[in-house]
Amino acid sequence: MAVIEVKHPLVKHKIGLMREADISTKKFRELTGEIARLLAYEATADFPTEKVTINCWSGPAECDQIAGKKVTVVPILRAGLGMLDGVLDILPNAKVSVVGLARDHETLKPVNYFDKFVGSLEARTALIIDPMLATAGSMIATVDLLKARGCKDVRALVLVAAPEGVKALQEAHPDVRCWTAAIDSHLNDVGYIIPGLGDAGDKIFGTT
Ligand SMILES: O=P(O)(O)OC[C@H]1O[C@H](OP(=O)(O)OP(=O)(O)O)[C@H](O)[C@@H]1O
Ligand SMILES: O=c1cc[nH]c(=O)[nH]1
Ligand SMILES: [Mg+2]
Repeated sequence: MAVIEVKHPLVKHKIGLMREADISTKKFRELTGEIARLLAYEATADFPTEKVTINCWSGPAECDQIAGKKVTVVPILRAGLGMLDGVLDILPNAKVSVVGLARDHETLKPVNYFDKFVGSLEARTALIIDPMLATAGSMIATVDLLKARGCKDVRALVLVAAPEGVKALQEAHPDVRCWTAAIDSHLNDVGYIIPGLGDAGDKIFGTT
């Protein structure tokens, strides 16, 4: 299954709180960060470890350490920035690549206005972050950019996914795994997820 709905009670509780219509910018941001952290925890569960000897207070001890995994976190501007601090909390050595995409309100197609990638993408796991997977146009375009630069291990974290976006991402990139806090009902006729969160970028940045 390329899109994995995380069923952990903490994730379910927090995504429910985010749906409150009158939620403040502060609360929306806080919950975005908290869920991002939990999704990153799930998405890194298969990272390989190796035994290393640590000089412990009681003498040498065999400990598990992440084995040479290089990561780039890839926020999709703007809304993906809201998840960045949460992910970096648990992956503090990750490098950050940035992709700027905005959906054209008429066509719903993503327009690329910025990108800046770190080096050695062929050796890195990419963790794309964006709160919303609606049509999946923005996510598919970002995966295309990463793969074109040699990235072979691409993963994604989103807060809410629409079934239409799940299907489109699976068809375009069946090798990409995407962790989501919820798979919602459908897209409305202007491409918003129902019930969804509304406009995640506006809620994180306080714009209207
Ligand atoms: O799956 P899609 O149909 O591509 O839609 C999802 C995209 O739309 C939103 O960004 P938006 O274009 O509103 O930009 P913003 O983050 O600057 O608000 C959201 O953050 C995703 O990037
Ligand atoms: O529901 C949606 C769809 C796209 N972008 C959002 O911010 N929300
Ligand atoms: Mg927006």
